[in-house]
Amino acid sequence: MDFDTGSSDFWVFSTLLPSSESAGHTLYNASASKHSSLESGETWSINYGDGSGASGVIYSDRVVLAGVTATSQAVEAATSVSSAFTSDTQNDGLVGLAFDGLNTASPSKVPTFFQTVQKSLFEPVFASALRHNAAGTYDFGWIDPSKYTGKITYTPVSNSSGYWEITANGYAVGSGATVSESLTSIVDTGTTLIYMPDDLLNAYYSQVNGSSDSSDAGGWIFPCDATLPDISFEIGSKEFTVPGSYINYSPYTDDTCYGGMQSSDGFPFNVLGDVFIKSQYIVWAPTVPQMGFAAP
Ligand SMILES: CC[C@H](C)[C@H](NC(=O)[C@H](C)NC(=O)[C@@H](CCSC)NC[C@@H](N)Cc1ccccc1)C(=O)O
Repeated sequence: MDFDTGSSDFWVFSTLLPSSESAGHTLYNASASKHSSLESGETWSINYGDGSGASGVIYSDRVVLAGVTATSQAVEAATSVSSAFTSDTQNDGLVGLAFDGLNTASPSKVPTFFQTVQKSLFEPVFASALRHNAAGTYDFGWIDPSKYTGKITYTPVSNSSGYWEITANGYAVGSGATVSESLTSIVDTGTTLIYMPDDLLNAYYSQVNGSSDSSDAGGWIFPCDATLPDISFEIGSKEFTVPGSYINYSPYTDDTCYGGMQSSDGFPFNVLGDVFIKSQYIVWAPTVPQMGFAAP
């Protein structure tokens, strides 16, 4: 399952899909499930920023995730998924971890898995410890002191749009001075890269010899052996740094590589995706709402 703080639908591939769309996936079969019952009249249909999407019907069922049991959880069963989901055989559904506003169930919204279980948890929080080039973890219901160093710095979250939205007050490239700029950003575990305004990107990639904003590649590329500066975001009164190595995202040709930070031009907000999230231990506290950051 793809744990996604950028959306609020808990949906799964199901036996209701045509086999052309479900090939290669593990399927939820409501009729074979002991505790399932159809939420008659309820449907869902979601679109994502990358143009992908899915839709279907809704059952309530007993769900166990990460050792946490939801005795009656709204399970959004897909009857249609876009080709990007069909071909991503690593995922058999999404666990939306954002707020009510983004849930697409109709005529009545349904709670996310976390909303269903949060009152039963030791603490109504979850934490992400994603890692660069290594497996990561999510903690549900507690903060794991073994996963971070120093103290956790909290910053307020604006959830009126349904996202985990924070405002960074500036950025610094490498060891350079902090540039003051209000960067309204969503923190989204379901988005791979960082998406920031063009002025920040120009300030960053101008420090990378041989970099260019390539229309062929659809973004900034650079020689794979380039030295990439760190990028720091000022959140609250603290700087949170993404190591430059994280910005070397993937090979584009045999000697150029594609950047892990690209343009948010045309997006309704900036996005702090996994490239940023992997540099921190993050505590997600929806009942406040606030987010906490600490060095892993
Ligand atoms: C602005 C993006 C669309 C159009 C907007 N939808 C959203 O914001 C949805 C809830 N969230 C998303 O599309 C994005 C956040 C906005 S990015 C511009 N996060 C979730 C996404 N990464 C999930 C995903 C995971 C793996 C593969 C694909 C997609 C809408 O419905 O209005």
